[in-house]
Amino acid sequence: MGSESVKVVVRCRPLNDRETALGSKMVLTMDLQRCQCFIKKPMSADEPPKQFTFDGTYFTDQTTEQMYNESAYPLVEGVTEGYNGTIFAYGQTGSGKSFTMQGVTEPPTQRGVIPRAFEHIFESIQCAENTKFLVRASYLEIYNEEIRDLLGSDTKQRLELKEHPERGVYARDLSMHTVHNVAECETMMERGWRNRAVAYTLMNKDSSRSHSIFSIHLEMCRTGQGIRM
Ligand SMILES: Nc1ncnc2c1ncn2[C@@H]1O[C@H](COP(=O)(O)OP(=O)(O)OP(=O)(O)O)[C@@H](O)[C@H]1O
Repeated sequence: MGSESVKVVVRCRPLNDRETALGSKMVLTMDLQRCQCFIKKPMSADEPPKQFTFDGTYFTDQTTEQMYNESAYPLVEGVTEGYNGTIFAYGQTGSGKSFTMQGVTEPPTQRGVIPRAFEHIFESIQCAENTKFLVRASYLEIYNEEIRDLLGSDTKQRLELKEHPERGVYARDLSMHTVHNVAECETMMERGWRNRAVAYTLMNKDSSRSHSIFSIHLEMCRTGQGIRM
């Protein structure tokens, strides 16, 4: 990865059972070396495919593990060094955002970006010398333009969006939870996940129907030197 502050990678999922039953054809091919995607319009042999270039390309047989190691690892590593980082999954319903971010437990190569980030952060904490850490997690949902705290005591309560001159935009009264290990982080993620607004769509039977933001706040303090990041 180079030094640009925003990277865009694309992931293509396999056709699902519904699409296969409908006789849908894959219209996308990728050149993984060049990070290029080609979209071919069906039944128009003469028309050249449309071509798009990204910072990373992941086709149907590539795993979240590969994607994390190449594209997310450097960003999370930056967080352990004191920088801010965001991984934002964007795509239409059923395209695989939850599969990539939350992931599945089996096979282990498809564990999600969020649990991998937990592991990454706690491994860095274990390796660090003369440093104390405070790790806190928050999880909010934006649904119908309303913000709700997925880990709050009242998950139905609407939170207000505020702006602080130094901290920037934030959700007032969003609860922050201290976590000590990967298992506690996973419990938070699963607890919040269960509180999300979920509904069936024609494209995805487990559609989340909302945007959600899981944040990990990391504070570091050099013991003896008192430097805080
Ligand atoms: N790379 C992949 N390999 C195999 N299956 C996948 C992959 N990506 C997604 N899927 C499957 O496709 C279906 C839809 O994925 P997912 O629920 O992650 O979509 P989404 O983008 O989060 O949808 P929504 O916005 O509606 O919540 C799920 O059954 C998921 O297991």
